[in-house]
Amino acid sequence: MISNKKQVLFLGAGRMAQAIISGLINDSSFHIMVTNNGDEKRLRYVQDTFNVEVIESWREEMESTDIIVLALPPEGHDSILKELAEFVDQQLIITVAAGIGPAYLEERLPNGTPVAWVMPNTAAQVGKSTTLFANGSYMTAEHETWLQAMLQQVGTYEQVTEQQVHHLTPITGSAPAFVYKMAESLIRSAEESGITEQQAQNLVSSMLEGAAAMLQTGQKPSYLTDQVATPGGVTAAGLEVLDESGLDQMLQRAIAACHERAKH
Ligand SMILES: NC(=O)C1=CN([C@@H]2O[C@H](COP(=O)(O)OP(=O)(O)OC[C@H]3O[C@@H](n4cnc5c(N)ncnc54)[C@H](O)[C@@H]3O)[C@@H](O)[C@H]2O)C=CC1
Ligand SMILES: O=C(O)[C@@H]1CCC=N1
Repeated sequence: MISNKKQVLFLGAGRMAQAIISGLINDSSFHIMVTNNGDEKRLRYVQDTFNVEVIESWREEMESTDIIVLALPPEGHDSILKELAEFVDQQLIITVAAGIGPAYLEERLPNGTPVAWVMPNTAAQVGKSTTLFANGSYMTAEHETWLQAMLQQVGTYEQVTEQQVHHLTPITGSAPAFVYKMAESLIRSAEESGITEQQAQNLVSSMLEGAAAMLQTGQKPSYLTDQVATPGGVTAAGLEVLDESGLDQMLQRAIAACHERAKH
């Protein structure tokens, strides 16, 4: 029986592949296949967790594949694209790798291959990724429809330019880790009050949710900061320490370090 489902093949079965698959399985118009470079234990885990098809050799599946998602490290792209170039025949090639834009893909694939660069974050796991994407030159309206149907399953998404995905990767892709670092410190401090680790984590995540909701009203962060800091009050004392310690400069340096690492 011929299936009308779009056949999506993931090359790479790690954290990002799993985060995307966890959303994608909710759309029955996709059939999901997964493989990697030999980590069978992980493939079995993905198969058992998400009930997707694990395949041994992607080359044999190419003919029936509509969409390929490269969810492997940026360093692995060069060699995999070399191989893919021999087999690819109008499949939509998507990468989620930092620093690997449409220009990089198009340079290494046959002329006319539809490609897209997608930059999600791990909140895809809970359908809350803030995903940016940039299309290559050969995407048709149909490819656009497939891509957006996929992205819809993992959160919100926005099309930007290739250059903007480069620039914004540390902000939407990496910065969740910066926030988790801050959360870790706040949770540790909260636990010193005698509450449990779970209570502390609940308090901190609820506080972050409230702060995010305030930002979403459109009020400026500097205004919101002022609203919290009663003149001469306790928050002001804490903010002075953060300013003296150079929090702003530290974050800008962290972002610059991400950009540097993303260069290939
Ligand atoms: N973890 C994150 O928050 C985000 C990751 N990304 C991108 O996702 C990609 C994967 O990152 P993670 O999932 O975090 O890494 P990971 O280490 O968890 O997973 C990498 C996967 O790629 C597989 N792999 C490596 N070389 C391969 C090859 N030649 N052929 C097939 N499979 C191969 C590994 O076996 C593993 O399954 C990276 O390019 C990263 O830039 C993008 C946005 C966010
Ligand atoms: O750390 C990384 O390289 C990936 C890209 C953005 C988030 N995680």
